[in-house]
Amino acid sequence: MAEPLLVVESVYAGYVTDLDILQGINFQLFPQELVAVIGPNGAGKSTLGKTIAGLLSPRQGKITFQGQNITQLRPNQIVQRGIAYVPQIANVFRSLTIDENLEMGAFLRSQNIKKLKEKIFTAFPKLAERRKQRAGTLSGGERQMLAMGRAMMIDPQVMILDEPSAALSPRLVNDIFAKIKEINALGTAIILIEQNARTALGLSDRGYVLDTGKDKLSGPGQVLLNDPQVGELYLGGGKLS
Ligand SMILES: Nc1ncnc2c1ncn2[C@@H]1O[C@H](COP(=O)(O)OP(=O)(O)OP(=O)(O)O)[C@@H](O)[C@H]1O
Repeated sequence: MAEPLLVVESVYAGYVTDLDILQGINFQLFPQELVAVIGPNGAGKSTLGKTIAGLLSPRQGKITFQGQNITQLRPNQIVQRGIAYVPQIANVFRSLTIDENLEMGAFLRSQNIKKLKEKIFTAFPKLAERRKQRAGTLSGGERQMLAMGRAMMIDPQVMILDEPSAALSPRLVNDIFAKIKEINALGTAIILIEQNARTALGLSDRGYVLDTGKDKLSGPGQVLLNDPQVGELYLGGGKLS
């Protein structure tokens, strides 16, 4: 089996002194994998994403990317290494056009901007049609696509998507998930943080179920879907599918 791209080992992290939200969490991501992170409200899913992205500093434990210790790197250094984080809210510059938003995403690159932009417009034709339109005028689904497109401007090895389906209509949720699959198929490894547990596990290679800041369960998406323990954590018993 290939070496993991990203390894989170026994990480503790939190927002306020003496309160650990992540409590010794372990997580691995292999090259080109699509991994879902699911779990009840407040389990620490977003906190895991933010900690990998460097927005929170681990108090204990280690994070390794491509064999190098990135535990104490700043967010900009982590982006530079090739890990892009797409937050759940406020993930685009509303007063800038689509074109400008994409160019801001490429601030760490001086070349290939045009090529990357074309690649993103091929993936998201709706954005291409409206490239001169301000992001604030886009629908929720379009804004989510723009946020993903902007993250793609650094040509990342890993994309962390924090609840991309939040607040979208069911039809748009399907569109977003289809795009996530496409981006993953082009070679980007993806960490998909989701409330929408069934769908996320259904399209992922593997999944992690978080509970009170720990990796309670992990395994292939389909195996977790059929695991009665997973159903128990969410639905008070029974299978997820
Ligand atoms: N900026 C913050 N400051 C203080 N506490 C926070 C902050 N952000 C999150 N928390 C707390 O950390 C805990 C975990 O939150 P987190 O957002 O990681 O959970 P989650 O699993 O993503 O939940 P949800 O599915 O509801 O988004 C919660 O108790 C939350 O109140």
